[in-house]
Amino acid sequence: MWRGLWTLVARAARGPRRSCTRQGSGAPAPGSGATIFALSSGQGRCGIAVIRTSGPASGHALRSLTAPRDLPPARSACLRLLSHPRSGEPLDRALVLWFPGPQSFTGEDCAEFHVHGGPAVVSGVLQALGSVPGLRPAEAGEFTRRAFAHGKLSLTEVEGLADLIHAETEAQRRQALRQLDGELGHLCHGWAKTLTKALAHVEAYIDFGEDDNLEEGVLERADSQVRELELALSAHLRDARRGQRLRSGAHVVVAGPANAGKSSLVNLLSRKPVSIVSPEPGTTRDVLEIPVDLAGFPALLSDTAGLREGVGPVEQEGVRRARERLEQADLILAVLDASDLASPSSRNFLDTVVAPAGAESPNESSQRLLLVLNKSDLLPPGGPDPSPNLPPYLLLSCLTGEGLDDLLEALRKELAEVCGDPSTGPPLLTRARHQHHLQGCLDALGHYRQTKDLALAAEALRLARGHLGRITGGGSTEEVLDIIFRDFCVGK
Ligand SMILES: Nc1nc2c(ncn2[C@@H]2O[C@H](COP(=O)(O)OP(=O)(O)OP(=O)(O)O)[C@@H](O)[C@H]2O)c(=O)[nH]1
Ligand SMILES: [K+]
Ligand SMILES: [Mg+2]
Repeated sequence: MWRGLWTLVARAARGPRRSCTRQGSGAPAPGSGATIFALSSGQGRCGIAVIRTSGPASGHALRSLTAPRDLPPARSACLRLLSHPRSGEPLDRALVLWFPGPQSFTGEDCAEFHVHGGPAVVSGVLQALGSVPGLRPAEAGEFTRRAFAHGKLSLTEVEGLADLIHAETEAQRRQALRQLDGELGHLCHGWAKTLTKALAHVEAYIDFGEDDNLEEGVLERADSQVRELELALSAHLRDARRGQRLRSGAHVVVAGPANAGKSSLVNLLSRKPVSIVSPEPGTTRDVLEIPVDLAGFPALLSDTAGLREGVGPVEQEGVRRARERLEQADLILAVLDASDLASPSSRNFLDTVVAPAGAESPNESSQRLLLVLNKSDLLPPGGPDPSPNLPPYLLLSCLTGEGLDDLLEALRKELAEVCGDPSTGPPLLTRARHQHHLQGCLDALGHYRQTKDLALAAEALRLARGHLGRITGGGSTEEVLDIIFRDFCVGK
């Protein structure tokens, strides 16, 4: 409703029928004078709710609700009675904070009201703020957008903030915090600085090339700087898929012969009875997907039909889907019944799925696989039958839970490889946007190397630098900003 209302206001502000379609998110360019307000904590009954405002009328709003008191000292919490500016009706006894710009989250004058979290209090205070002249409800992401426009956050930091709000696993939180701290941005700034230096050398050569005063080897130095940068960018691009997996979850596919206990394992890992478990082989026929937190990493866990031949058409389709899903997996959890390793279905699975994955050298692109021998509770004390060509495995009993800790530890290691480890590795590229501009930069550097014309070479360097700048937000178009800020909720 607010969004719709504001679109009308924005359209009116732009003048009559400049466009019939909605332009961007409708959020006005900061500095347009409006003061915005919104509930910034979650919806619903809670102990304390935080309502905030940003814009030039924030001080006036704070005074209107706390009259006859003056503004509290900057950045310290004060207890105040809030009342409606028109009717004078008391609304709540609340902590209020005053953040005069530019030392505030958005860079503008901001006020915060920490009120009791009952729905009637919250709606009463919001209504009171709406009655103050110059105030209007905020659009989704508008606070953050103003912070970006006032140079308080770079675009990668904005993305980090969005990811932090949405982070569901530990690894996601760590990654988001690092990005919010500006690590990726600093890296890009460093690279852009290198390019500026190289560009200065090329331009100096263009201007003074014939001049004897120019020191020797200026162009060679620019070339080697570019070469080094190309290597660094390529290394980061090779890593690019990892950051995106960390944001959206790695694809972990549970596969194996019928009745090995695949669904039992999916239920155990997701701590929910999502899949039907039964002694009847062929119970699972479709691919079942569930998002889970696996050892601190986000994963999309897929249960699949048992791989076997000679079954009816429905199960056959299930087996086809299972194989298709296996091909897309970032990590395969291969499950076998430990007490049934010699059966034809087990042997076949080992030969056709497990062996090929193990045979490939473990490089970036090869599929990773963990072999789990389930139903260890059925084994005699000596363990599984010594089998000549059994690859490394983990023993597990879904029934007793024995071996689960070891499996989780192995999963953590594998997923840190698949997603990148946000506690140690280099800053990750978490969005396709980052990858796109890094590739654009690399392509431009390729042109630099190929051209013999110095003017074109300088232009290629400028283009490359432009791509790096756009990662952190320089010269971003409205459309790009709209897509990024759409991730936020109202009040952020
Ligand atoms: N003893 C023992 N039985 C298990 C264990 N894990 C699963 N089972 C049993 O094995 C049978 C098959 O389990 P499911 O989880 O349905 O196996 P599945 O691989 O999903 O089977 P399909 O979907 O039919 O391919 C069930 O009766 C489970 O209770 C285990 O660790 N120990
Ligand atoms: K079954
Ligand atoms: Mg099953």
